[in-house]
Amino acid sequence: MHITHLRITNFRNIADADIEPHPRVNVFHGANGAGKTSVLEAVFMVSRGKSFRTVRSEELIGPESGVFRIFLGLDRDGESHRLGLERDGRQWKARRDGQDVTVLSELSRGFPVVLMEPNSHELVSGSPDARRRFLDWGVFHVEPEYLEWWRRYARALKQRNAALRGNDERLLDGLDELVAAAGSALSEMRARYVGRLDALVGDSLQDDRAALTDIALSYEAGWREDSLLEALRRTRQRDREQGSTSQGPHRAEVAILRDGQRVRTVLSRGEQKALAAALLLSQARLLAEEGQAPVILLDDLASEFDGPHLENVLETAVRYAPQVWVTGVEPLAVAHPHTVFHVEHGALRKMV
Ligand SMILES: Nc1ncnc2c1ncn2[C@@H]1O[C@H](COP(=O)(O)OP(=O)(O)OP(=O)(O)O)[C@@H](O)[C@H]1O
Repeated sequence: MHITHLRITNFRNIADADIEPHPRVNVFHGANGAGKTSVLEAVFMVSRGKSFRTVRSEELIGPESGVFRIFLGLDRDGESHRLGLERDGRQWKARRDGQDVTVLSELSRGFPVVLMEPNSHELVSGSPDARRRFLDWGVFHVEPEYLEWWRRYARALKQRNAALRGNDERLLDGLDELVAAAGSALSEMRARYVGRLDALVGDSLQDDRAALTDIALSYEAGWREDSLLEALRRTRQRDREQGSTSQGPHRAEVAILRDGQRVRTVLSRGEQKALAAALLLSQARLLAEEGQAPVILLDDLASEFDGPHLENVLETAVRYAPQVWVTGVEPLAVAHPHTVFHVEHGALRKMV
């Protein structure tokens, strides 16, 4: 799958850009503040339904009017598809092949995008929440039933949290069973996925730094007992005092281990970046193995990695993604068929 056409209207500092990207590699270069990241952000928005830079969507709207529009043409196995996303005042509108889409996850299915950007190291150093989001997104794309289980779990958890404020034990008995059934199903799929990522991560790292050898990933489900149901029953009284559920996949962690020790906060910033890159590239490879190879977006790669590491990330990305988009202040030398775009004050100009 690759993007054949991108049109951006009134998004950040991009008034109107209309490009036909190269099917393999696209290089965007230009001064700081030119709008390079905004191009990647626009593509990411259509795939994920949200920005990676802000949760305030009004920040995304350019100065021209109260609306931004992003249109993408896609080629999937020789078939053309059209995806569109716009924000008009407080309203989102999404369309796929001319049909309105009400749930943004419908845009994502079939259009996975993996992004690496200067804050990606937070995937390693940040809170477990960041790793759960990374995990959920990956499992969503490889397990067709995952989203439905995830929704069931979120609904049951909300109901249990509300019921903890009352005294209806029988209601809580029933909700414990619902939370446990959905939570266990989620966990199984997540654990399977982490097992597959673990097998790939060393290969994606290709890094000889001592701190990065023999890195292993392990899924910690978010409870200690044999079953989630047991854990929920055991902690009901404490949960009642705290007013929320303390056990379950919403408390899960993807532990990053070396010799059985947790390393995420021990690694240097550079090592965290390399490991985050390996996690993201492993995720791309896993998707490719499932016949859903993603588009990979690499923002400001040259400022993140030195020569050999930069080349390693780029080469691995090109291996697993049919199409790669990369930005930088200087045009990056790429040994694969590619197009270079110069970005200046929000305008995109094709160079070669
Ligand atoms: N809603 C908006 N309307 C107009 N301009 C905006 C809006 N939001 C951001 N900008 C401006 O758009 C410009 C593009 O920023 P962007 O981060 O895309 O640039 P960049 O080329 O990636 O820069 P850098 O190399 O510094 O990362 C910035 O000057 C920013 O101030």
